[in-house]
Amino acid sequence: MTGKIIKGIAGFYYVHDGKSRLYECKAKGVFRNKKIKPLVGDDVEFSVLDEEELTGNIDRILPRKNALVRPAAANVDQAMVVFSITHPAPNLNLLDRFLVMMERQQVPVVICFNKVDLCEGDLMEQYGQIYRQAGYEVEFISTVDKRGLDRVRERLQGKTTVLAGPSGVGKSSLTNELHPDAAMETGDISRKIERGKHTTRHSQLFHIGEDTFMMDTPGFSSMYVEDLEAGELKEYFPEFAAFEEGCKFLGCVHVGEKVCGVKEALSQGKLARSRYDNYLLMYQELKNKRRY
Ligand SMILES: Nc1nc2c(ncn2[C@@H]2O[C@H](COP(=O)(O)OP(=O)(O)OP(=O)(O)O)[C@@H](O)[C@H]2O)c(=O)[nH]1
Ligand SMILES: [Zn+2]
Repeated sequence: MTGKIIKGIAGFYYVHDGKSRLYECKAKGVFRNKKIKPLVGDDVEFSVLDEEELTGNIDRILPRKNALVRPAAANVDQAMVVFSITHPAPNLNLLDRFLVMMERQQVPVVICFNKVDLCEGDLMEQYGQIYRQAGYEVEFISTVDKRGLDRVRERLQGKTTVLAGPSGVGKSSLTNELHPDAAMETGDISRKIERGKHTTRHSQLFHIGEDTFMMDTPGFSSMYVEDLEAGELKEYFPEFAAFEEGCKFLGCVHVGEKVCGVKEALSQGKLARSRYDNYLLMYQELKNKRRY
C-alpha cells in the first residue's frame, strides 16, 4: 500500500491512505543504514500488520519532490498565506518576509486576503495590484459570506498545502470551512497518539479531501529571514528581474547604485513601493547582522 505520513511522534508514523484510513506505523530498521529520516509529507510504501487495529510498517520512502526546512515537511506543493484585508489591516512586511522564505525554498504561494465582507474602498484593487504585479496568485475571500471559497477549494484539490498567516486573520474559520470535521479528525489522531503525549508542537498534515492535505504552521509572527546574504535577497523578489537590464553594475543590489533599473521602475510606478521598502528594510537588517 502507499500513503502519506501526516504526523510522526515518539517513534510512530501516522500514514494516511489518501482516502479515509489512517495507519499507525513503525519504521523498522530499513532507514537506519540509509541515513534517511521519514518526514511529515513523505509518500511511503507500507505493509498493513493489522487491518482492524490499523497498524503497519513503513517499508520504503518514495522519492521526495522537495523537503522544506521551515516548516519541516516533504512534498509540499504550495503555500497558502492568509491575511485579513482589514480588521486588522495586513502587515505587508510580514507577508513579504514570508514570500522571501517561500521563494527561497521554491514553493509557489497563493495569497488569500480574508474578511472582504468588511472591506471598504479600493483595498482589493490595491493589494491585488501589488501582489499580482509581483507574480503571485491572489484570492479575496470571506468566511462569513463565503465569497471566494470555491476558488480556494479548487486551488487546494489534490495538493499538499502549507497554510500560514498571523493570528486573528481567520485561519481557523477557513480551515473549518474547508474541512468541517477537521476537529473530529484531530481528536481521533490525538487519542491514538496519547501514549506519545509530547507537548512540543510537531508539524502535522490534515486530510481535507481525496489526496488533499493541509498543514497549519505555528510561529508565523516570529518569522525572521536569517542566514541569508544581503546581496542574495533580491533574487527572492521575483518582480525585480525584469528591470535588472537597466542596472549599470553586474550584481547591483538596487540600493545605493546611481544607475539602477529597479529604482527607475519604482519611480515610474512599475514596481510597488511597499515591496521595495520592505526589500530595503530586510536588506539593511541582513547587512547589519553581518557586522556582529
Ligand atoms: N467579518 C469577518 N470576520 C471574520 C472572517 N473570518 C474570520 N473572522 C473573524 O475573525 C476572528 C478571528 O478568526 P479565527 O478564525 O479565529 O482566526 P485565526 O487566524 O485562526 O486566529 P488564531 O486562532 O488566533 O490563530 C474571529 O472573530 C472570526 O469570527 C471573515 O471572513 N469576515
Ligand atoms: Zn539595480
